[in-house]
Amino acid sequence: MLVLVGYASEHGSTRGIAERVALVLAETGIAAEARPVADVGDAGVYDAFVLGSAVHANAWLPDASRFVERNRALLAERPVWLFSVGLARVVGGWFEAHAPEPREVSRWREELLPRGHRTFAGALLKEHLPGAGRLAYRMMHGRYGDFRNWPEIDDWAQDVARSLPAGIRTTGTRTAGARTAGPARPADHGRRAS
Ligand SMILES: Cc1cc2nc3c(=O)[nH]c(=O)nc-3n(C[C@H](O)[C@H](O)[C@H](O)COP(=O)(O)O)c2cc1C
Repeated sequence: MLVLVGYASEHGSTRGIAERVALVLAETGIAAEARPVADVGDAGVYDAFVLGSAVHANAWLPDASRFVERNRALLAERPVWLFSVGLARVVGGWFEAHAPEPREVSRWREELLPRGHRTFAGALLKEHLPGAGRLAYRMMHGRYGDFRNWPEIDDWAQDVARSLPAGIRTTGTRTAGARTAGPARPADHGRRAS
């Protein structure tokens, strides 16, 4: 029994969250594997899915959207959780109010009936944005830094672990520990909010 924590990440912050979720699942005795969705061949080998993506222009990255669309029939039959990683919560104001959820997530909520969807605050460095993007971000009073909230991520992962059907749990951590490479606790990934 195996859980995929699949992700699409352009600059690494979503990858860090996925690895942390997989680590928390492993700590509770669940075999979990954090992998870029673009590297997943046969999704049918997984019994449950935690899928996440960085948000760009209020949408999931194409790799992640493609994975969901390609495996839609399978995902509709198995337990699925979704997470999005963006900065709307950090920017706040108009931006947060008008971009509450990536577009496709709203659709998948109805089609796949995921057990949950959580938006986590991510990370952004100035060099990640093109010139025009920096200007727009400054006008929104956006801040640069790493805003990932590890206790919130851990709590959510523990909720997922508790909600997984009993058959997906392994006994002990034998398989899970070997499969999962994730950030150790406490993980702050070295960058500070600015
Ligand atoms: C070009 C670009 C566009 C972005 N657009 C959005 C957006 O529409 N909404 C949002 O909440 N965050 C947006 N962000 C912030 C990213 O989602 C955030 O930095 C995230 O942590 C990036 O994940 P990654 O490090 O895994 O690539 C954008 C970032 C970039 C670089």
